[in-house]
Amino acid sequence: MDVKIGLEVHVQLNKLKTKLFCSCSLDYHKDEPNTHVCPVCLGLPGAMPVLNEEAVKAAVKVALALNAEVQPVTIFDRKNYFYPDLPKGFQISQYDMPLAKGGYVVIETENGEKRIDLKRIHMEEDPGKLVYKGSITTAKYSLIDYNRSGAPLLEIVTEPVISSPKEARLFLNKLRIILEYLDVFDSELEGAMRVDANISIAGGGRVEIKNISSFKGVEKALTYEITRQKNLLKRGMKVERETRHFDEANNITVSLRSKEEEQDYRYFPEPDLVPVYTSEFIEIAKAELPEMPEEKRERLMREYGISLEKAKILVLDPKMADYFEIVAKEVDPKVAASWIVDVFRGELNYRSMSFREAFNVFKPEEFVKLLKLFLEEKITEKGVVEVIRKKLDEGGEVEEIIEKEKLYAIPKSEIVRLCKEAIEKNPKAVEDYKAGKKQAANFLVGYVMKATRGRADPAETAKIIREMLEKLT
Ligand SMILES: Nc1ncnc2c1ncn2[C@@H]1O[C@H](COP(=O)(O)OP(=O)(O)OP(=O)(O)O)[C@@H](O)[C@H]1O
Ligand SMILES: [Mg+2]
Ligand SMILES: [Mg+2]
Repeated sequence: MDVKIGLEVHVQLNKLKTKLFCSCSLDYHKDEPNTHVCPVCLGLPGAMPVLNEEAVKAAVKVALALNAEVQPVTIFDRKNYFYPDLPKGFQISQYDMPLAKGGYVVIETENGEKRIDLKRIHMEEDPGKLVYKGSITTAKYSLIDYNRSGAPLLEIVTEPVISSPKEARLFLNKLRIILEYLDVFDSELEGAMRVDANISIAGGGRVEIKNISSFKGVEKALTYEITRQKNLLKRGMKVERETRHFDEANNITVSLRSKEEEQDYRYFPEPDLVPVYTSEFIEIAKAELPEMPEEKRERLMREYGISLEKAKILVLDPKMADYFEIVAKEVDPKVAASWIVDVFRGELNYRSMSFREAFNVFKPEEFVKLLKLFLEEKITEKGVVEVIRKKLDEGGEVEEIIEKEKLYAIPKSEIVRLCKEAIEKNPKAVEDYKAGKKQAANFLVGYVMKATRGRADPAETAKIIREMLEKLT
């Protein structure tokens, strides 16, 4: 059955200093509720909004990075509705003259690349936050925190071209990466991205699941909806257009209200703000636009000769790519890429650490030192992994850890000597080998490993042993 999904993604431009229409600080996440408020963001009568131009600049950057057409003139409208998180009784948003139209994001699905088209991108103010003791459906009352009220939001609206919950998640992941590249957004802050997910099946009514705060949540809510709607259709019932809520704890969606129609909002232009002419903002934003993931991917491959596969992973996180570039300037880039992508990334992940933190806990300069020791064969592959783990868990300097944990590789001459010793002391194993029992060589490798307490490179040792044995036969 034909599944259509369209997302409305609310992105908080949370790296800005102040709110969208007043000078209250956006740095409220660690503070008490209702401490970052003023007459403007509390919607007191007579208070006048003043547009934060930094927010426009950031919004234009996002629009450009998403390949959208920034409109020459954009205006703010009042979207009227009553809800306790909105003390003015209207939200300053945009309606028929949004900041940007069109645009797209390319995602990578199992069946290759897919382009997710965007409808529009507009600016609006965030409402306050309702806090429920327990859950939205069972709480006896709700609390309101207006610290968030008036925070600059972007609403990025896709066309209904997403065809599965998984695709929705891939889209959101890609969008998050792009936003982080632009440095206007920190995805780790509470409420950074909230999604309304719209879904219809086989031409049925559009169901909108409001305000989902995690990507996993979006995927789960949509999966649940597909099952629910298909069951209705099977029973010959109609799917009504409505707004639903995703209950994270129980992984189900529940009906909130029948969907309001556009006319219910009585949109009209905000009389307290003037139209915004965007040409200057576009110029500034273009000059400040950083290298985006696809460009970076191409450049890393060109400049460092690394594979597409590695480059694709490196650009998933601009901090990881930065880390790589510092290391790759000092050691063989291919070696750097494979250690950073295949090992270091996994070890960080396992400890829920990001590359941003890696810059503090395991400086790229130290990583260079470690890889140089590896390339000089002073430490084995196993030793490198050991150093990474110790350093992430307990800290310390690379060389200190190697000394302390006795991770210095045994010199080749020493291994050769021990291999000879293994052969001399184990005539039985040698006989077995000569008689065709090739696995007897493993016993001799084991001898060397034991003698070096595991510090010899097993593959290298096995090679030497086999060569020696072949000469004897
Ligand atoms: N038949 C459909 N099935 C699934 N999604 C749809 C369908 N038609 C439209 N959509 C999606 O629904 C979303 C509509 O968002 P939009 O912001 O334009 O309007 P809205 O939801 O009515 O308004 P509001 O911002 O007040 O929630 C878009 O992402 C669009 O792609
Ligand atoms: Mg919308
Ligand atoms: Mg909507």
